[in-house]
Amino acid sequence: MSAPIASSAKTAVPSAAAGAVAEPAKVGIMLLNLGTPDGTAYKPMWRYLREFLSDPRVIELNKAIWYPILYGLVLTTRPQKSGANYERIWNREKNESPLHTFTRAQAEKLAQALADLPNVKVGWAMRYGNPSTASVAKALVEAGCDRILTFPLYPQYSATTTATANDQLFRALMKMRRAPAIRSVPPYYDEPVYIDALARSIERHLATLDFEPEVVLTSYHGIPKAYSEKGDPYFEQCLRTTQLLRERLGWDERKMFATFQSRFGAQEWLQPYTDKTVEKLAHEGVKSMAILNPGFSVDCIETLDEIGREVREEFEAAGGEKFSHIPCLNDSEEGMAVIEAMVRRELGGWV
Ligand SMILES: C=CC1=C(C)c2cc3[nH]c(cc4nc(cc5[nH]c(cc1n2)c(C)c5CCC(=O)O)C(CCC(=O)O)=C4C)c(C)c3C=C
Ligand SMILES: [Fe+2]
Ligand SMILES: [Fe+2]
Repeated sequence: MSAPIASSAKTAVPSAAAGAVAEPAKVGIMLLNLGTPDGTAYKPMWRYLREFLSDPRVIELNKAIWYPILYGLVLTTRPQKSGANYERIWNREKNESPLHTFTRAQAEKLAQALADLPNVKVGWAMRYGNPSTASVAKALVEAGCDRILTFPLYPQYSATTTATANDQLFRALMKMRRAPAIRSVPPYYDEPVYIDALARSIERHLATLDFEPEVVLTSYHGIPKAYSEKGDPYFEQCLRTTQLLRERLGWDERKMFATFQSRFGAQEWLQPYTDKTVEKLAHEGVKSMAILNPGFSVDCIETLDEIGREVREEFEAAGGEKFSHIPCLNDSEEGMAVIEAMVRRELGGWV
């Protein structure tokens, strides 16, 4: 795997050996995404799911209760089932998941876009799996970065995603004698540049279809309802994104509304559920629909397979006829405009 760091400066950067930095100090940018398995076979799937589902930010149950379920039930069955799903969307050319491919592409394009800023280096890392957050933080520090701007790639804040990404970086810094200064890009669920990028990507996609969808759903990854009730602002931020997007497009609440997908476990998750809503709409006579996933910065198993295949099949089985999945912003021009705008704003005073 090539080093997940790109320099916006044209010159090679010597390492800061033994802390003696003769070069001007550098700023590192770390794009942080969720993570993904290294392969679709049982072992890499098991490793990935174990790391993910052992995170107390994700599963808040007491370990004495959760671990027997995790090791005895979840990790004995889910690796095969999820591995088969990943197999369907796997990037065979690069032998990696789409989330990996798109996150790297975002980092490479960001480095190019920041070519006017000397001494800025762009890295990309995963909360779970590879490239690990610790390895990329270390590489940036060794390349002379004494300041790091982290960018958790989640427009809407959740403790289960944004907070745990930053936790993982600070965990890595705990092992450094000379740790860099840290800033973190805040959630951007209501930023005009993001809403505008979503609107333009929808318009661009709809123009390619041979039908005008009666309904365009915004489907977000869910979280347990209890997390929301305890103060996680994710639900409200998702609803606000959808409201702003609807207003920007001039649509009403029947044409576009928010739903929540990817339930895990038995407890209640945020509602309305995407699958149940799609089925209900089809039963009510809706024949054509499109779904986008504004909460995912890149396409992944949850968007490509769960929405693009499972939910599509459910819609069709319930009587729907025309269905389209609108791609995530990914490394598109619109998507990169959002990332670049947020980064430039948050670098203020540092470059
Ligand atoms: C975009 C925001 C996300 C939130 C919020 C989130 C919460 C959350 N997720 C799980 C369990 C799983 N999620 C899985 C995949 C997955 N989740 C997100 C994003 C959010 N998760 C992404 C981008 C992905 C895809 C990764 C990829 O490689 O493509 C999975 C693994 C896949 C599977 O086995 O189904 C699990 C498990 C929980 C429990 C949770 C909140 C508590
Ligand atoms: Fe998830
Ligand atoms: Fe899923």
